[in-house]
Amino acid sequence: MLTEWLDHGLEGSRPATQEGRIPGGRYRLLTPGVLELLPDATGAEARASVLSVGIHGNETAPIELLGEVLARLESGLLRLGAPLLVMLGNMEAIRRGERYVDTNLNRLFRRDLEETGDEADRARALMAEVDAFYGRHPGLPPLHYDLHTAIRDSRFPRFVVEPFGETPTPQEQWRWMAAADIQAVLHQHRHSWTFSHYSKHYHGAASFTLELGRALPFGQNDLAPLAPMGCLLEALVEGRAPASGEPAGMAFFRAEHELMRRDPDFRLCFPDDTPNFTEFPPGTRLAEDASAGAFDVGETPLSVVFPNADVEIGARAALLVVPSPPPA
Ligand SMILES: O=C(O)CCC(=O)N[C@@H](CCC(=O)O)C(=O)O
Ligand SMILES: [Zn+2]
Repeated sequence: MLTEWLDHGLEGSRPATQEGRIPGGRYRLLTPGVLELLPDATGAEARASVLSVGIHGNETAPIELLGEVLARLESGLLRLGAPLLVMLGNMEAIRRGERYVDTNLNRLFRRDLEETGDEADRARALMAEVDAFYGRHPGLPPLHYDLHTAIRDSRFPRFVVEPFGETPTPQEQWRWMAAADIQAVLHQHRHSWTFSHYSKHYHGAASFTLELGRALPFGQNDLAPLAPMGCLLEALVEGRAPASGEPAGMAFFRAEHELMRRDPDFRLCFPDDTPNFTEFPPGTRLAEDASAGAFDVGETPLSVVFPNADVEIGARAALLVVPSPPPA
């Protein structure tokens, strides 16, 4: 049934059964593409975990990875030991194999959202489900992993974005990420209104955007490098302590500047296939924008992450980052 839920979500059809039993607990379909799993008993290390995939429709590896974890649960190889909210993000974009339909869903997660349209409606529905889920499980630490893949190659193929926020990230998260073979951590320097930011900002959740390799169509993903991440997800499902690794093995960065596209006449001054975390020396011209002018690297070298000249006007065209010390 759980894996059928994924198929139904992707097909846009409603499954015949909306709730039922799974090993260690039960499931119920809350709204299209959103499933709650409720354990009979919570494990000693249980978190109230939100696992979201497909916020961008062309990012398929996380959908396949989560599908495998749910299949292992359903077949009895895993036993549910923690409440989980499993969410398919932009279902129409997933069906089309596109990043988004009208606008980037992952910029719409704010309670004062005024935008209209399908993506804004989906953001409101997902926010409401997250609010209700954390409200139903107040005794457990809230956690949210929003799983993505990146458009470009990366010097660090698997990395996480730590959203900006008041709540410090629990140290254990760095140990879990290291064991899950995450290679780099990027700390955001300001509010970003992404889905992971939503759970941290409004609920104090331990929350990340996880970039798990490069975006490819369904069936073309190599899930082998994601096996350690699969183990972390399985520990969350079972409510037990995930494996612990050495955070010093990861590279830490903080965002220094967001390069925004202000004008239709905008270009990035480096090749399209430049990998994430490529560093540019002082004086390098990075962008030219007919309204905002040129952007040159100042005295400190800057590395570029998520470069995309093709974003909507007013949207982020790249994050510019610098190395930072590991969190104390
Ligand atoms: O590879 C890219 O250019 C985009 C990959 C992606 O979708 N990244 C997320 C990051 C969200 C965050 O900053 O936490 C996004 O742009 O929404
Ligand atoms: Zn994405």
